[in-house]
Amino acid sequence: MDVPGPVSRFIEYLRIKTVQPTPDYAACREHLRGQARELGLAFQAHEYVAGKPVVILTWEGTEPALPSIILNSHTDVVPVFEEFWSHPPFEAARVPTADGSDYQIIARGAQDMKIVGHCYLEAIRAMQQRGERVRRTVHAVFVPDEEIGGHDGMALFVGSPEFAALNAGFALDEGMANPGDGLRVFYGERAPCWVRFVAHGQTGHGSQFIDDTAAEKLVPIIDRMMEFRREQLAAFRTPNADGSAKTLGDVTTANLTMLQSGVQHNVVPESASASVDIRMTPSIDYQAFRRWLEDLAAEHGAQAEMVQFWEDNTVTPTDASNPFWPAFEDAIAAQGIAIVREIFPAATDSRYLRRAGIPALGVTPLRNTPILLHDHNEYVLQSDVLAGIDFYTHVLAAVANVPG
Ligand SMILES: CSCC[C@H](NC(C)=O)C(=O)O
Ligand SMILES: [Zn+2]
Ligand SMILES: [Zn+2]
Repeated sequence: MDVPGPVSRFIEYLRIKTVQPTPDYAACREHLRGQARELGLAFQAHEYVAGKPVVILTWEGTEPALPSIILNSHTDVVPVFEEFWSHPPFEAARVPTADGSDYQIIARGAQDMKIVGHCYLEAIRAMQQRGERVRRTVHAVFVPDEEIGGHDGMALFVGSPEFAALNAGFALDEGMANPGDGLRVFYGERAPCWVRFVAHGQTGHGSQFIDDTAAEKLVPIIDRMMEFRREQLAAFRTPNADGSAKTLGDVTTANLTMLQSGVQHNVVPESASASVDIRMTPSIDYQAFRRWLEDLAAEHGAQAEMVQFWEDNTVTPTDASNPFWPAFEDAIAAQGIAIVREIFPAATDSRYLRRAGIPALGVTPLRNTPILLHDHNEYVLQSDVLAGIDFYTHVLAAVANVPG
């Protein structure tokens, strides 16, 4: 059977090896340039760090003075453990499902998040083919390096004159697949607090009772962090007042991810450190939490170094105070899809947009789908690609037609 055009273009995009730590951004930029040419969209590529292009494809609206719609996606993908894949992760194999009714498209980036960026462009294509226009100008923005924090990508782009020139009013970005039936819509995200507790102490022979060692200072800090983790886990397992289950976004998680110390088995180490990946739920006071960590360290004669600390807890309103929300919500409801509103558990580039004052929603139109981002054998169904294109035509017709 012939491969439908939108699917073969998706496969083409997936085959570009934009894999960290050495993404082929040049090939990706050229692929997008080709798409812009086919669709008659204006094309821009800006490098805020050499070799890391931010690419913008612009579909002008009938009322271009209105604040625009940003359709954001990142072009990079995370590394693979190729030996665990059933098919080469950058071949984007199209494999019939067991019952023969569909195809799996198996590739790194299939879910995270090339399907989203691709569907944006195909939705514009489908609308153009039907002769449709929208009021607001739509910018499909393709950014580098989201997977490593966005510091050389979205972080710099939002502060640039080119971003200001987009006159952005509302943005869509990535979400996550849902194994259940609803569409997960992320209106905020937890803030990363990557803290490294460092302790220094007396050294000496490992056979002695040495006073004031680095380990003695660090261990009670780790104990307290583990206790905090248990408290938050208990909160996570406690249903909300309305009986609904909590999601990760509702609590603060803490995981001990690195421990470093020691030079030799019989030498008491001079220093010891523990790195904790903490994700703060937006409802807590971030600065008070930071002080608590610093006080905890000081109480035990150690220091708390903030490797990353995101200080902004802006969430996007999901009520009529945000004029794009009712349009978005109605467009989803009209497709017979239920919305599940959530705080994203990890960090995406949406945090830069929200901090810059742009309301942003994180959506990946994959329902009844296993969550395979960053996993082996990441795939999407061909039917999900086609449905995703249709989904964005409805969403665009709504949000890009919100009157001024
Ligand atoms: C703080 S930069 C790291 C960004 C990364 N984002 C995702 C989506 O995995 C994370 O949350 O760990
Ligand atoms: Zn992603
Ligand atoms: Zn990712």
